[in-house]
Amino acid sequence: MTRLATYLRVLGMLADEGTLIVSSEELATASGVGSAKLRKDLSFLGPNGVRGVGYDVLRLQARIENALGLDRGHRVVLVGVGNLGRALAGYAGFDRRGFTMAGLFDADPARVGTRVGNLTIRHVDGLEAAARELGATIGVIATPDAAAQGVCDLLVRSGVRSVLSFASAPLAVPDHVEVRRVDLSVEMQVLSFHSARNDALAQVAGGSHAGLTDTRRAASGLTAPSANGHTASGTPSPVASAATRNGSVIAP
Ligand SMILES: NC(=O)c1ccc[n+]([C@@H]2O[C@H](COP(=O)([O-])OP(=O)(O)OC[C@H]3O[C@@H](n4cnc5c(N)ncnc54)[C@H](O)[C@@H]3O)[C@@H](O)[C@H]2O)c1
Repeated sequence: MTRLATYLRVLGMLADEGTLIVSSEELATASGVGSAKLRKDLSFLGPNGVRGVGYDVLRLQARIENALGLDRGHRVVLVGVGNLGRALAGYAGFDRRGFTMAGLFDADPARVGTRVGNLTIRHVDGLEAAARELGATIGVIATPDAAAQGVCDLLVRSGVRSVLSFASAPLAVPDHVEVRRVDLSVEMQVLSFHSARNDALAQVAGGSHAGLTDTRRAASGLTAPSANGHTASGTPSPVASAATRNGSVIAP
């Protein structure tokens, strides 16, 4: 699913540029995966491309949106409109990808009644009723840890079945509710690990610059990784993992 979301992002950029047809190699390279894996992923969506021609950008975009349930559109309520919440609430990109920011909630009387974009922040006391009324399908939690479980309970009681939390505290939810936690520090730790590993590999390779060049090329998405993750010389390739290149930001 994460890879499908990545393909969708790339297809969106291609569509914006007016590209009508894309080859599996081009799409795979721009998405940071091997073309065989991309073709296999897309084969699960049914027949898509035309051999020797490529994929119709708009049609594939619609197929993936349908598979990810994005064609139905989602209404999002966000709770905790502080530093992070305000940035998320003001981001126009969600709308373009089918997520409408429908309601903002906070507990701080100084914030309640103020506006972010075209939405007025409401008091969290009204969250349960308002989320139901707004037809919210996704709840985003950007409160301090201590408040996260209480906010999550309110969202669940309002009928929200998908919760995205930026708080680091684990959340208890009923089985029918899906929770994803985002932790950017985990991503930075993964980057740190790969950076240390690539330095070590460069040293093993005798301090040659080849490894660094490969790393930069891989990071820029210009080269798909080899099938076995090794360089032509047989040493492990100093490229980031697929999860890193694909921009996973989900905490375990
Ligand atoms: N996961 C990440 O990568 C990441 C990155 C940055 C911040 N965070 C986390 O995101 C959260 C928000 O960070 P921030 O810097 O925006 O904090 P902040 O203090 O600026 O904002 C928190 C907001 O939550 C509100 N709030 C507190 N209790 C509430 C409640 N019960 N109901 C509704 N609103 C309530 C506060 O009034 C405030 O407006 C924190 O938990 C922080 O640790 C996570």
